[in-house]
Amino acid sequence: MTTSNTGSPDADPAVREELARLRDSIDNIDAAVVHMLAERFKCTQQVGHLKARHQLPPADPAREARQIARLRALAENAKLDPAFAEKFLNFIVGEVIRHHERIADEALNGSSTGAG
Ligand SMILES: C=C(O[C@@H]1C=C(C(=O)O)C=C[C@H]1O)C(=O)O
Repeated sequence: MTTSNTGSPDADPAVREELARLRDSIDNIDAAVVHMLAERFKCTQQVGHLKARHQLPPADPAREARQIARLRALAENAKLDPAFAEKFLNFIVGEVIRHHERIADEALNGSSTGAG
């Protein structure tokens, strides 16, 4: 049990109010992140189908290097840790590449039914 849980019922009401206000903003930001990611994945799915149709490789390391450099600079300006921004982008891009590999595989071998 921690003594620093300001969400506990016995916390100062002003503190609880400030925590609730900040958490409302956090919830709004998290919702925006989810919506933005959903839109990004809609675009990358289309890129995956375009690449599969034209036999282009799922990953494009040169493009990724440019994105990392750009995002690191944006992060620095925004006072966000650039290493975190890079890790976050790499996490998303890794997932996108897995999608592209699956799309390419399905284009070559047909969709899997999960059987066998
Ligand atoms: C979306 C693409 O495919 C991959 C995924 C990327 C991304 O999620 O931004 C960037 C480069 C590629 O490795 C692309 O080539 O643009």
